[in-house]
Amino acid sequence: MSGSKPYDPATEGAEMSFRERMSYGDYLSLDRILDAQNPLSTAHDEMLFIIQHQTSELWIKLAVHEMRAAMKAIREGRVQNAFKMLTRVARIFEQLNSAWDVLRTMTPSEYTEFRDSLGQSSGFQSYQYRAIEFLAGNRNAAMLKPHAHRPDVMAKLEAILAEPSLYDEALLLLQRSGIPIGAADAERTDWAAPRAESQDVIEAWKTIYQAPEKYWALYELAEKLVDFEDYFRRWRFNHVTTVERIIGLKRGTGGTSGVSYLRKMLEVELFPELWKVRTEL
Ligand code: HEM
Ligand SMILES: N[C@@H](CC(=O)c1ccccc1NC=O)C(=O)O
Repeated sequence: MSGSKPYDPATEGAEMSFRERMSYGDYLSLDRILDAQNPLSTAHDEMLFIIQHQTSELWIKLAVHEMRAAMKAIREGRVQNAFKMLTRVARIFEQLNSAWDVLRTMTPSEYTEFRDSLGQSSGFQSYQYRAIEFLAGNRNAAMLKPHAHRPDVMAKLEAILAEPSLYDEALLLLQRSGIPIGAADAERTDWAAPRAESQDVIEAWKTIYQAPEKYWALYELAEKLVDFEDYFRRWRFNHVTTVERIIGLKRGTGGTSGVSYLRKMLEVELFPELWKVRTEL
């Protein structure tokens, strides 16, 4: 091809005129998305930092969408549909986990160049991250406080807390399927309060894990939940390791102790009885 005229895809019909047609950029609102990177310093790596967070927030938006749909599907008895969505949520977290490799290329010296520009802002104030935690079942109303200045965000997070979580939906399905989960969970109405770990629920999962062929769909649901939490834990671990690598034991811009706060969060369990039951099998 060297020396020949460059190929013109219009000759095979590629549309080239978008004055009166919806284009790729129109459909995807690309001008708005690509105009939303506003570094506050002249540091080269601030663009990486901004794009890393923005892309994470976009993936988290999809995860929230899929989790809500999965919860609805479980509620409506379409558990196979829920599997598909929960698999997708786990894959999204796999994607977010790989993304840390890009951020890890930033050294402490490079981050220090623009860290002061971040003020008191922090991922601690990510309302979509909180939505994921609340939806999954980690109900801690203290995490609402940084959003008090945003009534719209507060209303969305409070609405999530007012409804059963993904784990609650799974437990209610067990109960409906004839596997008792105990009165505390079966008769629960205050969805915003953290639920207490329960031996009855461990027994319920044990029934399922001891006879997978009999309870195949519930067995598959249990494993989808464990998968989700497995990937979620890996995200937390990647975060704390990247943070230590970049800022050591410095206090966080959000005001927490930083790495030691994040280490404490590694202990939070979303679906505690699903982990406990393994010891008893
Ligand atoms: C240079 C990279 C990063 C550093 C140094 C860092 C540091 C921190 C620190 C110190 C905290 C504790 C809260 C505080 O006091 O600020 C935190 C929380 C958090 N960060 Fe990051 N972070 C980084 C990247 C990211 C990325 C890429 C995300 C993805 C969206 C993220 C999301 C979060 C979330 C959701 C929390 C709250 C965690 C919780 O409360 O359990 N961070 N981060
Ligand atoms: N908490 C971080 C700052 C930080 O990472 C951050 C700041 C603004 C927007 C997103 C952030 N990412 C995660 O916490 C720090 O203490 O350096």
